[in-house]
Amino acid sequence: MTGTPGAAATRNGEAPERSPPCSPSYDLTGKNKVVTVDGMRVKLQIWDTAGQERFRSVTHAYYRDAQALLLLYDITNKSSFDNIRAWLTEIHEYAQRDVVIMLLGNKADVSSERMIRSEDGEMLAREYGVPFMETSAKTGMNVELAFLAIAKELKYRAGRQADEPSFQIRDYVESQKKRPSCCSFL
Ligand SMILES: Nc1nc2c(ncn2[C@@H]2O[C@H](COP(=O)(O)OP(=O)(O)OP(=O)(O)O)[C@@H](O)[C@H]2O)c(=O)[nH]1
Repeated sequence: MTGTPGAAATRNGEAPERSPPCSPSYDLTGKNKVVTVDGMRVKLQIWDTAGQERFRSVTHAYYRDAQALLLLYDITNKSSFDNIRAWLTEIHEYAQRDVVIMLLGNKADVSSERMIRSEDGEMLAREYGVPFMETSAKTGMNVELAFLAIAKELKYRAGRQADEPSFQIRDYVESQKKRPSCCSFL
């Protein structure tokens, strides 16, 4: 999941499977997921694209029809962060024009090996106008929130009522996200 987008779309899917014992406790990109938003079940079908080493061979068809893209980098790996701009350019060119994009800085639990400051993730996200948070697939920090925010946005778009207050995904994420409790050396 280094510098790669995971694509989420509302499609019929099955409940998420359990992770094998040695993998991180929370799956950020893989399988299907059902999220309950205001009493309504939103089904997300999720794909994990190839990693950065296969960057150039990733087919655009992979995310062309996606309704949402989770762009992940690894906070302990600078090149994964540096790849994000290239992905955003690709997405701008090939993805749906109204695709929901979220930037995630994963491995927030390994603060001792941090190479990318939270502020750098925030700045990049601001530059592209996308919501941002740091996550940990190991501890689960902000993982459910990432899916919930995407599901809320997709539900809002699908069934917007005239009298319904507008949903702002960036504001929602900012108000709900948890920050890593320990400061890094950077
Ligand atoms: N500590 C920690 N380790 C993690 C976290 N997320 C993933 N890992 C570990 O990082 C390694 C790589 O995880 P993957 O999910 O295979 O990464 P990937 O980039 O998707 O791999 P490719 O699909 O080949 O690109 C594995 O050993 C995971 O257990 C996290 O949030 N915290």
